[in-house]
Amino acid sequence: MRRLIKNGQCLVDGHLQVRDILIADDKIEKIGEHLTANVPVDQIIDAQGLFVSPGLVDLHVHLREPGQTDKETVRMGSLAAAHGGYTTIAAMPNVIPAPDTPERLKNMLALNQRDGAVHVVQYATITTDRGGDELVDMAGLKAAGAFAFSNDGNGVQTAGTMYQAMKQAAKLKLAVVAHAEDDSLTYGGVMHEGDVSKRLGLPGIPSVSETAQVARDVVLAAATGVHYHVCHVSSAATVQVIRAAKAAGVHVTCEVSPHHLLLSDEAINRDNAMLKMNPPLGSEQDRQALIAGLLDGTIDLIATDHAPHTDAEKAQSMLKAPFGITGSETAFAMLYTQFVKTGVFSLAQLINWLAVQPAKLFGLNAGKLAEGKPADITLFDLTTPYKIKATDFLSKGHNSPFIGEQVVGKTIRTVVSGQDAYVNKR
Ligand SMILES: NC(=O)N[C@@H](CC(=O)O)C(=O)O
Ligand SMILES: [Zn+2]
Ligand SMILES: [Zn+2]
Repeated sequence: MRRLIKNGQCLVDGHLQVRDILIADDKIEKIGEHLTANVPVDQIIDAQGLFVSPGLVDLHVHLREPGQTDKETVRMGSLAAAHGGYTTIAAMPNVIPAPDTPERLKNMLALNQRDGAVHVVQYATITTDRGGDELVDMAGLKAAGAFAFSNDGNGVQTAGTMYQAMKQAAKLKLAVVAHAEDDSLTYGGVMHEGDVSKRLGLPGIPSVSETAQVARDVVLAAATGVHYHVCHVSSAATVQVIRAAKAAGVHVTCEVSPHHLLLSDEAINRDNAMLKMNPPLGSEQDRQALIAGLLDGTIDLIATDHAPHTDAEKAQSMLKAPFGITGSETAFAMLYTQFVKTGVFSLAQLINWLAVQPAKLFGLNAGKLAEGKPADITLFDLTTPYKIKATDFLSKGHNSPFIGEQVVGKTIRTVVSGQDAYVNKR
């Protein structure tokens, strides 16, 4: 099967240029100008006026299956990813049961393979059931196909446990991907501790709960040589710790989520669970530090932390509702609209953080449009405005604070291994 994506705008050395892309089965066969004349094809896809991007890569999603399929499933979560322009996603292990044994991991890989609309790679846990201090069989999990190790949803509370995990992961050459949160510093908070939490009378989470654990971990990472990746960095002080660690040569990388770039706690003007997530939205100064961190290379990439919950759960007060918001279907358009249209980021930078870097830093064969590479390609409309609507979401979760936003950057088509994973019916 040969398909030709014609007359799209591709990033070439950081600038948009008209290119044709010829797909043969699951690979990109050729990229060039005016490819039609000499090649027979089965289908021509008119990409005139559209941005043709490498399929986006999301290192942080929650698919909730097995165990919480009322919130999300592999099928719907991966379709949501395709709708957002993602062609590869990495699924977090806070499911029930958690992938903490080779057998459980293999079951999840089979499910991801069967139901995934995009490529789905799978994190294994660091400790049994993501709690306590009993390390998983890391070698066995690697052999079974683990992408990396993470206890996301919770921090690893004991330094000694993290140290042993890092030593083994270093030997296995897999990353330790950390949800950094010291439980002794969170005080049952539901939002960032600061002026806004005080004004609203809601219990606050001090940002030191994140920073202190990252500071501990970069020391352990330096000692073990592991690839240590920090999830959803949210505070200025954490950015500073990572900046210093990188300068000292520690193998540390990190991600920021779209919502921490787009919103601060100042957006919380009432008890609103749509703005409750972990880590919480920081101060405006934190938000500015995250943007600066991306721009100076301290922050390596953007990952959504797509965390669907049921409508009923998120209709509750911030005191009761679970932490987390969805992100797969809004990330590109929100970031493009808020940061590229306004000149804060270039389109090439945004694609670097959403596709190129996540693939490169984790050794995924993705994130790049080139001859011989997998045909994982997304077509975006960068000009027609549209409104983000919950009824357009393919995710089972509707818990997004971006519903109602007017944006540009609509996904028109998402191609995974040469096949359509999502097509917008314009
Ligand atoms: N981010 C969140 O607020 N929630 C995530 C867990 C996590 O990413 O830590 C979830 O699984 O719901
Ligand atoms: Zn987390
Ligand atoms: Zn998460």
